[in-house]
Amino acid sequence: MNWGKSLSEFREFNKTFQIIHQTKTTSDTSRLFILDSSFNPPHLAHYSLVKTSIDYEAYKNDRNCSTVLLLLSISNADKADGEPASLEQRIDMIILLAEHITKSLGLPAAVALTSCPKFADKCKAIQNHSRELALPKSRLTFLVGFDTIIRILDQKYYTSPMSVALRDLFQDSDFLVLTREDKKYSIQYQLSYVKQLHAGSLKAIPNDWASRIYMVVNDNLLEADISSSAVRSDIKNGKLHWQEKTIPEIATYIKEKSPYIKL
Ligand SMILES: Nc1ncnc2c1ncn2[C@@H]1O[C@H](COP(=O)(O)OP(=O)(O)OP(=O)(O)O)[C@@H](O)[C@H]1O
Ligand SMILES: NC(=O)c1ccc[n+]([C@@H]2O[C@H](COP(=O)(O)O)[C@@H](O)[C@H]2O)c1
Repeated sequence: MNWGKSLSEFREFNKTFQIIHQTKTTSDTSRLFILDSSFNPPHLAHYSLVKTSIDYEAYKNDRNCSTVLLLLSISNADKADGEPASLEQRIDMIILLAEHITKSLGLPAAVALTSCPKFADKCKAIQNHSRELALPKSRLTFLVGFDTIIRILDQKYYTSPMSVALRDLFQDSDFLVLTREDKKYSIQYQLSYVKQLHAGSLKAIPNDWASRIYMVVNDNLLEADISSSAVRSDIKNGKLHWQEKTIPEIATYIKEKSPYIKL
């Protein structure tokens, strides 16, 4: 499908959120699992965030009424987005991930665009479109890696105090956080950060926010170490093992369309 027209309309009308694909429609969602990313490309750790969340104890009662939302963020809070693949190709790949999620995990999956870089605004934008997602009774769960939760909870992104800037976000949603290999933060640091969070020792973060942040350690070292930039770099450098870092449908797409050029 040619996504150029949808993307130019999205930009021209200054939209903040738009659903562009649903694997199957649903009339009753009690929990929406949201994975926000630039999906450049989607990879196994993205899939793992979804799988971890639906198996997670706190969400078990919602298992049969959950929907996954794959949210393509077309602007980023930290970086300009000049790198391939094109947004059109990324949408193709996200749809392959959505179909894979529905096939393997049985949940409906929707794909949407957002122009909001920050999670507080993404949350509002989604709620404003709750009818299209059959959301009236649902709660929102954002699926993020450790590097993302730590930035959501960083005052530098906000002009008002965090207690104000993030109040609605934490009132309406919770967070499933997966550890990841990170040059800056050791797994030990990630665990101790969340421990301090739950003990109430991080001053700027109220206890009821902390109680909405669930952390899962990813024991799968291959997944914990994956990033989209590493996949792109492996492809450019001719390292074949990039194929093990994404789902087979996306590996086939990348081989056929060469969005990252050297194969
Ligand atoms: N290996 C991973 N383990 C846990 N979470 C991850 C992993 N890779 C990505 N995520 C999380 O998935 C979400 C979307 O990730 P994003 O696509 O920005 O990450 P990325 O793979 O690091 O991309 P890039 O390398 O292009 O910066 C973020 O919340 C990020 O923390
Ligand atoms: N304070 C925030 O809400 C905040 C901070 C940093 C990144 N983000 C967002 O997190 C997502 C992932 O960002 P990266 O691709 O930089 O890991 C993007 O949508 C980005 O805009 C949000």
